[in-house]
Formats: sequence, C-alpha cells, structure tokens
Amino acid sequence: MEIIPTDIPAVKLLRPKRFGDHRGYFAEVYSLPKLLDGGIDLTFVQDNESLSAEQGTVRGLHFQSPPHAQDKLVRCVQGVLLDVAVDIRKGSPTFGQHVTAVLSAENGDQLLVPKGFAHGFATLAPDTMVMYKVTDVYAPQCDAGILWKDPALGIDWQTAEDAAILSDKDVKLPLLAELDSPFVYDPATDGVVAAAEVNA
Ligand SMILES: Cc1cn([C@H]2C[C@H](O)[C@@H](COP(=O)(O)OP(=O)(O)O[C@H]3O[C@@H](C)C(=O)[C@@H](O)[C@H]3O)O2)c(=O)[nH]c1=O
Repeated sequence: MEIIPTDIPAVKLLRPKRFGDHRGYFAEVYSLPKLLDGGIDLTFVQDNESLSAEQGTVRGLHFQSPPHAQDKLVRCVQGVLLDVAVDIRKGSPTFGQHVTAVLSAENGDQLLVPKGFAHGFATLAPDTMVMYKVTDVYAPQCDAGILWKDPALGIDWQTAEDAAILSDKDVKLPLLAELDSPFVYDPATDGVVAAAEVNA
C-alpha cells in the first residue's frame, strides 16, 4: 500500500499493491495494519456504495458536522470519477482550497478525506460505482454541504455545469462564504477540533 501525500497534507492518496497474473489481479484494498504503519489510525464503522447511471453526475459537496463528523476512504469499483476534497477547517493555511484525484476501477486509487473537509465527486463515465468507508454513522441531522459550483472554490469538475445531474438537495447548498464551518484547524495535529470544543 503506497500512501502518497497530496497538496493538502491531511488528504492522502492510497494506492493498494496489485498482484497481477494470468487470471487478473489480487489486491488488499483495506488493511488496518498497513494504514497504521502509514500513520493512519481510523476506525471505520460503515461502508457505503453508490451507483450513478449517467456520466456528469455530481454528488456533493457534503460533510457531517460534529458530533458525527466522518473521515472517508473513497474508491471507485466501476467506471471513473473525479473525487474532490475541500478544506473547510477554520484557520487552516489551506482553507477553501481543494484536492482532486481521478479514481477509477482501473487505477484502484483511493482518496482519504478527513474530518474538516467537504467531499464530492463527478462521474466521468456512465454506470460509475463508488464505495467508501466512513468513521461515523449516518446522522441526517448533521448532514451539511457547500454548493459544488461555488466560484470561490475554483474546482474544475471536468463536467459541463449546465448538463450536470444533481440531487434536489445539492442544487440548494450554500456557498462557502455563507457557511459557518463547525471545524477549527488544529496545527498540533494537522486535524480538527470541533467548534463546540473551542468555544467551551
Ligand atoms: C449518506 C447516506 C444516505 N442515506 C440515505 C439518505 C437518502 O434517502 C439517500 C440518498 O442520500 P444522499 O442524497 O445524501 O446521497 P449522496 O448524495 O450520494 O451522499 C453522499 O455523497 C458523497 C459525496 C459523500 O461524501 C457521502 O458522505 C454522502 O453525503 O440515502 C443513508 O441511509 N445513509 C447514509 O450514510
């Protein structure tokens, strides 16, 4: 398992080793000890899967607020997608900046999107299936997000804006400037403390 830093160090690209032979390949796509070796100490409690039929489907940008904030380990098992993580940690030197990664069934790459980031993706092929592990359960009362095409984010989604397919919920999400982020950057850990803890 290669763990590759990105432009925002808290976001990591994971590349599982593939053992190819005449049948195809074998890969460990998740290994607790290998992640621990790489300094990633997370307990995942739920595995999610979504299928998007059309190329140009955009899901995001989403996060769950504390006390149900989630780290996400995202991979593509069919098709190809552009995965996006936006830093929404107040006080972070990279606040408002983002990381993108092309994840595909072919490349097997995974993106680790930590707490304090809004996450989304655009499908770059039809019938794209995404699987991701999360460190907290679904909590609809903590569900929040930012508008995917917020010009302040400057994300190149590789998708025509007027043709993108979104949920009714996602077209109404606020701009980053309208969001009071619940995450505060912690320079000691390059992670987050919940705003509630800071104010306590
Ligand atoms: C996320 C989620 C949704 N649901 C339900 C709620 C709803 O009826 C249906 C579809 O939910 P959504 O429209 O929120 O699904 P979707 O837009 O695919 O949401 C996902 O987007 C990506 C980008 C993420 O990062 C995820 O964390 C999640 O927010 O599934 C669960 O039961 N459990 C879950 O964990």
